[in-house]
Amino acid sequence: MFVKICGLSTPESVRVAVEAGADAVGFVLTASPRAVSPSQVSGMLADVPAGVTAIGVFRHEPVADALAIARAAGLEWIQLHADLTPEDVTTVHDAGMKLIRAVTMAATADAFADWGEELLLIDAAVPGSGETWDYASMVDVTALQDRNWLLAGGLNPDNVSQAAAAAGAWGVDVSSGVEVSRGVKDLDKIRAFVKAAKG
Ligand SMILES: O=C(O)c1ccccc1NCC(=O)[C@H](O)[C@H](O)COP(=O)(O)O
Repeated sequence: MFVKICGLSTPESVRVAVEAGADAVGFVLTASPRAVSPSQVSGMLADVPAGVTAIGVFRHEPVADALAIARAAGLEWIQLHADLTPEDVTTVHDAGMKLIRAVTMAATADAFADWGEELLLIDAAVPGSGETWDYASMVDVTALQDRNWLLAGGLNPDNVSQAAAAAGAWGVDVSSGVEVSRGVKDLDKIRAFVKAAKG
């Protein structure tokens, strides 16, 4: 089970996520209580070893702006929560970056198709909101069969194992479910989440 811990904003939380066994860490570079600056991300990358993927998260920014901000932060991966087209995937790749394309669980069947992104992420209606949804509704989506995709939205240490199994997900992504309060990570919950997801 691939595990991404998102919305990290302190070196200590990055270290704990890495030590716990997270496969990816996410930094929110768009308007959010979890927002960090490109220079803060650059500093935190010192705690991200090779083999752990560091990802810049964006919402409605134009793709070119997201790429420029991510590059300034020293990142090679971006996660875009926006209405994208297959051409946007090409734009990201032409810039030498890798892409997590985020869609909501209510997306059309076409949006679930493989557009050539490195990973698809299927999230609640509002990203980073902590809202749960009907994860099992994904298990019969034909476009997701035999694909590497991430489940997100309302996951926490107590529900992640069952949710991932119900959805048939290859990996999971969490932010709210490992926080004390919005934007403040709970280090023990990060450890518990990774353990439960990988257990
Ligand atoms: O975290 C944010 O505030 C945020 C804002 C804008 C776009 C994306 C954002 N976060 C994305 C994530 O943290 C994860 O991909 C996922 O949505 C986490 O959901 P949850 O565990 O329900 O917080």
